[in-house]
Amino acid sequence: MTDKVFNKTISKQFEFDEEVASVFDDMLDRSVPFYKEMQRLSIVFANNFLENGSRVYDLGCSTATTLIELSKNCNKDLKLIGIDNSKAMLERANNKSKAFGVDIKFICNDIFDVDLKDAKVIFSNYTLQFIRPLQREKLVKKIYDGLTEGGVFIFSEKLVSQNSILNKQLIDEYYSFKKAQGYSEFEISQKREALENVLIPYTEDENNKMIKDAGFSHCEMIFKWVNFATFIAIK
Ligand SMILES: Nc1ncnc2c1ncn2[C@@H]1O[C@H](C[S@+](CC[C@H]([NH3+])C(=O)[O-])CC(=O)[O-])[C@@H](O)[C@H]1O
Ligand SMILES: O=C(O)C(=O)Cc1ccccc1
Repeated sequence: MTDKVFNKTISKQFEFDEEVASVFDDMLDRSVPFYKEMQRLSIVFANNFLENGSRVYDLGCSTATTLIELSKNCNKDLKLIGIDNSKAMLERANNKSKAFGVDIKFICNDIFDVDLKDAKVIFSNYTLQFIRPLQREKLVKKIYDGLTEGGVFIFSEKLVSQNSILNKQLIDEYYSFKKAQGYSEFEISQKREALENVLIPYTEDENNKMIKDAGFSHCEMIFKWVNFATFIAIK
């Protein structure tokens, strides 16, 4: 279904509710530059670390696209766990995984309240940005603790630049991308307002510091387009 959520006047903050969930795959495809390529790379790099029996979590799995794609592109026997606190998202995730014949355990809860253990790979694409600073640092420590030695955390984030001139130019280029994807100026500005104080991006340096402070031995950026980036961190 086509995303028309911000085509009408909206006064509330952005939420992953029933309306957003019903158009979410289209929203992500048209709002996250190179979403499919970022996802393909996440899966390629995850595969380098996975073995038969490995446990994989996706934190903020939304409609389970990543775990379903991983399962289609991996011939190992994996334990897949998808976590999201939006019931509406997990309903779609359940239907999609059944339709694709992929066995995924879904947990509808806040990431903070779920036990993460013995994971070879933890994904969290475009989800940390919705977790309040300080809490975010605590969550990354929890992710580190949930990984096995040599396990990896693969995550994607919208970034902010320390340079205010360049930051404005990055945002302008992103809005040009959204326009080219068919979103109107009105939809773009409505969504920007709704995301204010909800999506809080870090700089590249802040992300690297957060990862290092949690104890990870190495962090590498594997993809970047303007202000959108994907990282892999090794425990
Ligand atoms: N505290 C939380 N606990 C659990 N879930 C949460 C929390 N906060 C937000 N979420 C969930 O995180 C997801 C973020 S979307 C991820 C896309 C996906 N990774 C993808 O690659 O397709 C990214 C985006 O919309 O920009 C939503 O489904 C929220 O319900
Ligand atoms: O659409 C935007 O303006 C974004 O910043 C990316 C995004 C994509 C999907 C949900 C929330 C934010």
